[in-house]
Amino acid sequence: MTADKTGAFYLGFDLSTQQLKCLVIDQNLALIHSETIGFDKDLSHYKTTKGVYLHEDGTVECPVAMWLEAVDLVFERMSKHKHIDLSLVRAMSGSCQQHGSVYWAEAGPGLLPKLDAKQSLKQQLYPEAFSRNVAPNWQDHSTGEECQKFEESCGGAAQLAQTTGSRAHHRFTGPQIMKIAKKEPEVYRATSKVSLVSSFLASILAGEFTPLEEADACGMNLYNIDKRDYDDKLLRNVDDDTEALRSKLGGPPITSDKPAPVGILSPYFVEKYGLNPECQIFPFTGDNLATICSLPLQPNDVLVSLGTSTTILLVTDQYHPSPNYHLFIHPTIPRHYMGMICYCNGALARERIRDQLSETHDWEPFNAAVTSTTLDTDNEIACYFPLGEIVPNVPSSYRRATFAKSPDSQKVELELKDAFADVAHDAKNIVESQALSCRVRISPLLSEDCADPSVNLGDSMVHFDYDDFPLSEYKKRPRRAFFVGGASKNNAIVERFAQVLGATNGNFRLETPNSCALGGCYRAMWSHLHYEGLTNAPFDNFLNEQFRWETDVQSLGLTNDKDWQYFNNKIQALSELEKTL
Ligand SMILES: Nc1ncnc2c1ncn2[C@@H]1O[C@H](COP(=O)(O)OP(=O)(O)O)[C@@H](O)[C@H]1O
Ligand SMILES: O=C(CO)[C@@H](O)[C@H](O)COP(=O)(O)O
Repeated sequence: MTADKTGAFYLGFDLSTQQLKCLVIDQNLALIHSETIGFDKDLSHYKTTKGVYLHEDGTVECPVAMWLEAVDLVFERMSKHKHIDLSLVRAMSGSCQQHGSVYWAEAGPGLLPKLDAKQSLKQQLYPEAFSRNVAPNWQDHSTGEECQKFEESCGGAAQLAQTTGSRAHHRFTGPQIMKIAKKEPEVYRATSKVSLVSSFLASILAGEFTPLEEADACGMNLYNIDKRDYDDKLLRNVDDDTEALRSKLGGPPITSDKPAPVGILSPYFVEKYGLNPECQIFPFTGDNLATICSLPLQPNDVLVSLGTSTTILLVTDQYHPSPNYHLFIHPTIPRHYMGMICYCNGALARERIRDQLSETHDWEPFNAAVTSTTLDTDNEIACYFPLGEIVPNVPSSYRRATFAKSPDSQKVELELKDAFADVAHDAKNIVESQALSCRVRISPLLSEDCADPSVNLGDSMVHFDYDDFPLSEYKKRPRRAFFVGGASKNNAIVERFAQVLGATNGNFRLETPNSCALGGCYRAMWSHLHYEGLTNAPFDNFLNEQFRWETDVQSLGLTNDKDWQYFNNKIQALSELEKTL
C-alpha cells in the first residue's frame, strides 16, 4: 500500500464540530488511509458534548486548545502507521466547520514560525497566542440583536442577501465578531487577528498566519460578493474603524483565481512527524464548499443530500441571491458560485408518515405508496412541516389540498383538506412536494440554456419566497443529480426525486461519508499539479477525467421526459398552497 518513492500522497483534513479527520489519497485518487480524532472520546479532558460547550443563552463554542491537541494527535497516529510514508505527502488542503472564528492575541502570529518540534503545539501556543480561549461554533444562536442590526444596516434581509449571498444568520461570523466587540470589548481590543476555523488550521500547518479563503469568507455577512471586497457599511456594525477591522481580518481574502499555496509546511511537522519539507499547504475552506469539490460537479449539476435535513448544493454561474438560501463564491471554479439550500423538514417528516403506515418503522408500505401507479394523487398537493421550515420560512404547519385549473383563467384553485383518502396519499405527496420544492428553488440558479425547449409552461405568474416568476422559469433542468445521505439508499425516494428534478445527463448515488475531507484531498492534488505546471485543466475538468466513476458512484440512469413533465402541472398548485402557510 505504500506508494513507491516516485509516488505521491495528498492529505485532506476536515476539522468539523465533533472530530478532526485526515484522509490520505495517492496520485490515482485512491483512498489510502483515514484517521479520526473524536473530540469527546479522544480528548475527553476538554469535557465537550459532541465537540462543543453549550450555554443557556444559546451560546455554543469550542475550545481552541482542543483543536491544537487534535492536530498533533492526528499526525502522531499517522506517523506510526506503517503503510503511510508521510515524506511522500506533496500537498495538503481541507475544510472546517463554517462560520466559527478564532481570536489571535498580539503575540500569536509571531509564535507560529518559531515552533519547536520538541514541544507540543498546545505547550507553545496556548494560551499566549490567543485573545480568547474558545471559538464560536456554527450552532450558536445567541446573536439575534446583532443579526437585526446587520439587516437594518443595509436595508433588510433581501438587500443583505444581495450583497453577501445570505441574509443575516446567528452563526455567521460578522454578527459573532460584533457580539464579541460589544460584550467583550477588552477581548476585542486585545485581538490582533481573527481567523475562520479554515484559515486557523491552514495557519497552524503553514507555520504563519494565513488570510481567510474567499469562498469561506462568504459565510460572514461581511463580504461583498459583487465587489469581491469586505463591505464598509457592514464592517461598521462591528467596528467604526473599518481599516483596523480589515487588518484584524488579515487583509483581502485568498481568491480561487489561480491555485497557489498559502505556504510551505511548517518545519515543526517536518521534524516531528517526518513530513516532506517541500509539502505545499493550499487554502482550506468550509465543509460544504469542500463537499462540492469531492465530486466532479460542473455548472448546473446538483448534489442532493438526503440526510436528517435535506440540503441541496449546486454549482452555478448565476448570481441570483435570495434570503431563503445561501450563495458562496465557488472555492475552485472562477466566476462560479455554490448555491446551498437547507431544508429543516426532510427525513423526520417522512419518518412520521412511514410510522403511520408501519408500526414496525418499516419503509416498505411507504415505498409501495411512493411508487404506486394506481394511487391517484394527480390533483393533490401538500406540505408537511412538523418543524418550522426554513424554505419557505414558515412556522410548523401541515397543509393538504386538491386543486383544479379555473375554467376561465390560467389560475389554479385550491380546496384545502384536513386529510386525503388515506395515509398512503401522504407518503406519495410528501416525497413529491419535497422534491418539487427543490425543483422550484434551484431553477433560478440554473443557466438559461438549461431550459427544455420542448415544453411550454405559459407565462402565468407564480410566487415563491421573496420572488414572483413566470411559470416558464421552471422549464430548466439540471445537468446531473448526485444523491448522498441516509435516504439516498431508498430507491423509491431517490427515483421520485430524480423524476421531479429531471436531470438531463443522469442521476447518480454516492457513498461518501467523508466527502468534505475527500474534497480537500482532491483540491490539494489538483492545486499542486496546477501550481507545478503539471496540468492546466480547470478543477472540474481535472476531476471529471480522474474521477473513479466505476467504484465511487452508482449510475441510476436517465429521467424519463414524461415523468418530469408530469410535475409541471403541480408548480402553480405548490405556489398557491405555500401562500396559505
Ligand atoms: N432505507 C431508508 N429509507 C428512507 N430513509 C432512510 C433510510 N435509511 C436512512 N434513512 C434516513 O436517513 C436519515 C439519516 O441520514 P444520515 O445522512 O445518516 O444523517 P445525518 O444527515 O444526520 O448525517 C434518517 O433520519 C432516515 O430517515
Ligand atoms: O453552518 C453550516 C453551514 O452553513 C454547517 O454545515 C457547518 O459548517 C457544519 O459543520 P460540521 O457539523 O460538519 O462540523
